[in-house]
Amino acid sequence: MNRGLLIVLSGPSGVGKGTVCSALRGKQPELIYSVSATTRPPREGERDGVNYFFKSREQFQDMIRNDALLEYAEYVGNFYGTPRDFVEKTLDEGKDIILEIEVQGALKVKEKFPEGVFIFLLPPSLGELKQRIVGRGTESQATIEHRLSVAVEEMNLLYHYDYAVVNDDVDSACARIGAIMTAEHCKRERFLHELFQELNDLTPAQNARER
Ligand SMILES: Nc1ncnc2c1ncn2[C@@H]1O[C@H](COP(=O)(O)OP(=O)(O)OP(=O)(O)O)[C@@H](O)[C@H]1O
Ligand SMILES: Nc1nc2c(ncn2[C@@H]2O[C@H](COP(=O)(O)O)[C@@H](O)[C@H]2O)c(=O)[nH]1
Repeated sequence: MNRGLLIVLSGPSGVGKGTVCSALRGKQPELIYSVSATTRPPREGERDGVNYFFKSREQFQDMIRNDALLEYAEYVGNFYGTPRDFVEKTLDEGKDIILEIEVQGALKVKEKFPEGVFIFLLPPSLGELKQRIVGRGTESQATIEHRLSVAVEEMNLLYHYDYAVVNDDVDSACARIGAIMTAEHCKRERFLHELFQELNDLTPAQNARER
């Protein structure tokens, strides 16, 4: 059995990671979502264990001490982290898992899982990015400004990623991510590795005879 794909979807605040991720899961119900832990208080409608595991700072520090997080980062005054065991277990079961996380955390995942698929979601423009954060209406003016300034720094790290996908339209962005996943699955087909191994094992003389 092939190991599942570890897909990391990252990008600046408000670009639409959450929106695209949930649309993608709607189209690909077999895709597993990694629920993060955070010290951020829940927004209206958010549920513990569904959107996030909501933790106190002490509980989050315990998770760090117990090495329970694959990565974590402090982002605009709160901590966010990816529970490690769930990711490992899902990959071992041969299932694909998607992490929707900010850029510092994504780079830490890349150190541990260079074979992951790292996708950076881009806004069609900076003006549209601002519109989206403001339009969501979940943050104070100060937090919006902070998130926007971090967004510009985050976009400078785009070159660490395998793919850039523009979120101009949610369905189009999902289709592009779906195409990336299909291509990555094709590259990792076990039989291809076995075939390459067999070809490598043939000596030049054997190669000549086979021809
Ligand atoms: N393609 C799109 N066109 C127009 N609006 C969009 C598009 N994608 C997302 N949005 C809107 O932009 C806002 C921000 O989206 P979302 O919350 O998914 O962003 P995010 O990247 O997950 O943000 P954060 O990192 O802050 O959690 C939402 O109001 C969402 O409805
Ligand atoms: N490094 C990590 N970043 C994460 C994780 N889970 C979510 N996030 C990112 O944090 C910001 C803010 O999220 P919000 O829900 O407060 O708007 C956003 O970029 C998320 O993608 C995580 O486990 N690790």
